[in-house]
Amino acid sequence: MDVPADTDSDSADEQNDVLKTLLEPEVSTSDLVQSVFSQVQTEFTEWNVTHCHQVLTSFTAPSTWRSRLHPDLRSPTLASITAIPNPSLDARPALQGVDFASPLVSQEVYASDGAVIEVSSVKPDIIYLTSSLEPHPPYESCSPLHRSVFHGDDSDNMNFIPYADDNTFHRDNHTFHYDSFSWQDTFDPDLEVIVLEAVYRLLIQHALTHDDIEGCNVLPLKLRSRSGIPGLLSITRRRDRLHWAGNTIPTSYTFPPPTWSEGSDFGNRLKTLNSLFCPNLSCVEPLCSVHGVQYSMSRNPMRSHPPLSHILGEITSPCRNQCFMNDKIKEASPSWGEADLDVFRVISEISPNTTPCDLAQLCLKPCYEVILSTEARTKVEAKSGVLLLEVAVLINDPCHHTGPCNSSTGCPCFKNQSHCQRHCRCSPECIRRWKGCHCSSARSKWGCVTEKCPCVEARRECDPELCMDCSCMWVSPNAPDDTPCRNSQIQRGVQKKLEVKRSSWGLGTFLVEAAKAGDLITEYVGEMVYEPTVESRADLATHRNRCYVFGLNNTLSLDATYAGNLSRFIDHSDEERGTANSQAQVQLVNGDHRIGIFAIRDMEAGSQVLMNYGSQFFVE
Ligand SMILES: C[S@@+](CC[C@H](N)C(=O)[O-])C[C@H]1O[C@@H](n2cnc3c(N)ncnc32)[C@H](O)[C@@H]1O
Repeated sequence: MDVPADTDSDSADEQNDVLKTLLEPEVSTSDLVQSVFSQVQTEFTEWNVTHCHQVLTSFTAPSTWRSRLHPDLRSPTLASITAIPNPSLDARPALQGVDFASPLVSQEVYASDGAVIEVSSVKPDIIYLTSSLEPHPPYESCSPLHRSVFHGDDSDNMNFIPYADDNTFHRDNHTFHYDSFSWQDTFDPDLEVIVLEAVYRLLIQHALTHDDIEGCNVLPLKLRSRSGIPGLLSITRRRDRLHWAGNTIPTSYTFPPPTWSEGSDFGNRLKTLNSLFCPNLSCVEPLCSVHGVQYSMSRNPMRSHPPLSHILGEITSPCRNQCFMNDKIKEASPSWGEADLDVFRVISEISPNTTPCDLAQLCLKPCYEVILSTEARTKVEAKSGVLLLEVAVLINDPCHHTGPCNSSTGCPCFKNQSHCQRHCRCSPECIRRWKGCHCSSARSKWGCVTEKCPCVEARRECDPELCMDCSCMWVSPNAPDDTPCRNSQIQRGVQKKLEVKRSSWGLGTFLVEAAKAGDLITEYVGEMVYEPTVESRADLATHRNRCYVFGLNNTLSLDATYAGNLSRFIDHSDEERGTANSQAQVQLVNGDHRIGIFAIRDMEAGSQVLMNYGSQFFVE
């Protein structure tokens, strides 16, 4: 009979398993992760050496590249043409001896195995070009921009040595601005492939969880995203996978989003999401490159928890969600889970002014429970004595604090002696806020033109949210005769058509259409960079004898060398050289400093735009 025999073998197997487990040393999760990672690393390195060798060899064999062509192109009629150099009567020495009177082009026809099966020659018609096509002088490439972008500082890594073949460039001095070469410590894309394969094997073959893998801190890359830095698993959803020999990840496999046992994932996800949107309230664009890290919410050190009494003072009537203001407040502590507490902590950290009534809605909890948690939190914080960091106030840094904008609250606008901005977080009634103007286009031809307009006087463009009488935002289609406010040209983007042509100093900017005195010709845009970057880039500017930097203040400049618009080609002129017909004006436009180039007299179409660079430009 089979049954007892099977039972015997089953129990024998079980015994063997138990024995095996007892004899095998227990492998810790860290050791397992380390060994799988090392194994994949070895496999990848072996594959990589062979693969690179194959690719390099393929460059040397004429038949190999042909086999990579589309099958339709692998016909025996494929030809290679060897052209005899175009002669020039100024006969460069290297070409002497070539019979330029009867040049020939030889044509070889290959079989699919690479053998030459036919050689013929053709006598081409030659058109001699004289000096009409002179090479354009070398220029640096420049990405087109329509708004200035915040760049901050260049990396401390040098991508390559500029002008390496030009002995007149002082490259030793230039390298002092950098710490290392890019290849020395930039990220390695192979590492992503290796870690990903290791993670897959650990998840599928060894049944580990994301927490197990991340928790032992062995892998050189993090799986989970942290406050704005994407983790490996989110990166892999955005890039193609490499097909390599050791890969076991099926093409159709998608890595599941990591599920983390700890409760703070909500905070991390919110911070990551937060960092995608510009916190400048006049902007709020996703992935904004204009305001950059200047306004990063996650590092705003001004945020603090206001006293509970202050928040409660703002509540005038009870909410409908078992409000703490009703007498029925239960004294028992709320029994909240870790996830509930996480949501509560994160929301009250991000928005410390939120009232318990609003928090209750966001946390999906009764209001009276929220106030008990708030009181508990306030007590803990009072004990730990949280310190506020002091930071240097950046240009236009919006204020964000509780209480009035004065010395008692350390308001940065008060310290700066500036008005509170549109995107400051103080109340709309704050007395420091700019109030706009009341100029009416009906009263004068252009409305806000002279310094009688407080906005013009303060070098601010009119603000469509404050200046209600001057049509500064747009001209209504229902009232097309409305004259748009003259002091809002930059924000409305009413620029002149321009072209770039040769000028006396390289290239220059020319008007395609006429401009009237006071018209905005264009906006000077570029990368906003800090002083160390201006200095490191200055060596290159000096060497090429072209500089595109516009100083904004002691710390920040606008550089149009690598990103800009046609305004970067505007040349300099002053009374001695000819007359400048335009001038640059820094204006505060809805909270941002922007540089408009305005016509200072009427200009005809075709005229070159010239402005005075100022007394320091050529001195430095
Ligand atoms: C902002 S760029 C102007 C565009 C520049 N012409 C070009 O080809 O890129 C400034 C540079 O132009 C040159 N430049 C402009 N106006 C000049 C002038 N009046 N005299 C001498 N050089 C001038 C200088 O080399 C200066 O560094």
